[in-house]
Amino acid sequence: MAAALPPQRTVEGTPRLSLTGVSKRYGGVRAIRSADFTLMPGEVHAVVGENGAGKSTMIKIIAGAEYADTGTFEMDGEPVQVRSAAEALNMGIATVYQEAQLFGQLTVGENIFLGREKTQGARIDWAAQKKEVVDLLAAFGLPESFVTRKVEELSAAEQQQVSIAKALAEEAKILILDEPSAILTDAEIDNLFTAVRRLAAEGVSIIYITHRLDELFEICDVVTVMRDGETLGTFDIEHLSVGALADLMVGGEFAGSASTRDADSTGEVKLALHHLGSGRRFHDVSFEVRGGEVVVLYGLVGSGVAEIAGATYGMQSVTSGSMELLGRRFRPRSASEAQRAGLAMLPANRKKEGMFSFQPINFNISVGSLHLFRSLGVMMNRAKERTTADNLIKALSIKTPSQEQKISALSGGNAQKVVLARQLVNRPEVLVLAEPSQGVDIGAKDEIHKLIDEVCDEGTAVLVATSDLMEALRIADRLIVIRNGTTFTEFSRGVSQARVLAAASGELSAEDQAELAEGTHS
Ligand SMILES: Nc1ncnc2c1ncn2[C@@H]1O[C@H](COP(=O)(O)OP(=O)(O)OP(=O)(O)O)[C@@H](O)[C@H]1O
Repeated sequence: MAAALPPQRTVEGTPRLSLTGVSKRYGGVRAIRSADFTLMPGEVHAVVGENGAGKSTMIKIIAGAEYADTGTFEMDGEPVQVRSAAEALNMGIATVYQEAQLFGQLTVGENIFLGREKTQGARIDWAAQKKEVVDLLAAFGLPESFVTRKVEELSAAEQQQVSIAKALAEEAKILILDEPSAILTDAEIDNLFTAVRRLAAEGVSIIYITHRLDELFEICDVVTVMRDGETLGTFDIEHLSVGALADLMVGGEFAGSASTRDADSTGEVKLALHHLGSGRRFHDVSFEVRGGEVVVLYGLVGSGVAEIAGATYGMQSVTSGSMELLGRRFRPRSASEAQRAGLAMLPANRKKEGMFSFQPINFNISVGSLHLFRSLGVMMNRAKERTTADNLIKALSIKTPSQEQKISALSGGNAQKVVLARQLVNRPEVLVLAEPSQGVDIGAKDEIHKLIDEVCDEGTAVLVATSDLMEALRIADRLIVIRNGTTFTEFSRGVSQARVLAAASGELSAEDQAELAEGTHS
């Protein structure tokens, strides 16, 4: 049943930005059709929609990275045309994409002032620059020493914070944040929100794209919902709830599912880590994953979670300890070596490690398990490949006109679902997933969680590294908290959010301390 629309928000005064009747085609695909969007000064404005709804396309048009086929564009009441990203920046429109657009070889300070260095006479005024950068970084809780650190040495989360600091230094009037929280954990999200609130109070308008619907209620004033390339409307956040917003996005009633799987802790051990270490990244990490269980590693950014998962699929070097896969010694030096030994994976950096961008979807799904499709010697069984691809496209609701579509033409979330689909073709013995639902919409996230339950029910041992606490709580049979590069504590299904968060930031609740002392910790 179609959800009734809540009242549209009303505007008073001149909008900072207004788009009317904007459309954009990519060949036969109508990415946006007749979209309207009004942004007021000093507001935090969310844009939400399912994967492929047209959010990125609209944002690229505003940021000058794409040119609209039709529509008008006004800034502060004046008609304008934005023909390039540089033009947008000159007009005060700054964009922080998910992948930081910084120069890795330069320091944080140099990146922030690149192209508009502060000078005193003919010289760069390093002291004045440094002071400004230190103040900006402090707003994110980052230390002064960052000013002289090379950007390539920072984590993805820290690089993103530097990108926002750079936008602040450029005195942006409009700041576009494209899924800023996707790579952040809760403590860093708090810092992000503080910075966003400060900017909004200074009159900067913020466009905030996210799939984490719950966070909108903390940080946004209004939300524009997109569906199938159209803007459904802009609503005051106070008239909505997460459920109502999800219904608006999907155009019906969204029913999330809770896990009904019984944890099976009696299966055989399929993956074991013994005192594993990797230089200063992590040390003394020991745990086992049995067939039929989902073990989740959760920790704040910098805790070592991503690196530990990376070591299991050969993307992170191991300097001490050992691993066993299916009872055999296991020390992969590359992802392909890990795969040959029987481990399927969804790596964290999917753009670099996971996709064959210029190949069609069906190739990207079948490439991991070509042997399944070889019916006669080296011949591919195309019919089987097509059926498998069709089934997975349906199961994961991948939005695409056909399975021949190149993966580079899909929206970010849909491309990610293709990479996941590849791992599920050949029910693996051990599956390692890094941030499995990052960037996908709420419906697809639910599908992905159900698929994890399913593969697990069939006896697969699943290891998940995630920074999304709700995801961790939803899927984990055992939840291992990683802190300062090592296992801090472990919880079983049903643990509260507060206990896990406290553990991740280095505290144990009185209840947990008592249980640990008695050796009954669960
Ligand atoms: N370069 C391109 N070539 C062909 N089609 C494209 C291209 N870029 C986007 N599209 C299509 O336009 C539609 C809208 O994509 P867009 O990336 O704007 O969605 P989105 O709402 O940002 O999705 P997500 O949440 O997955 O990032 C999708 O169907 C997508 O496949």
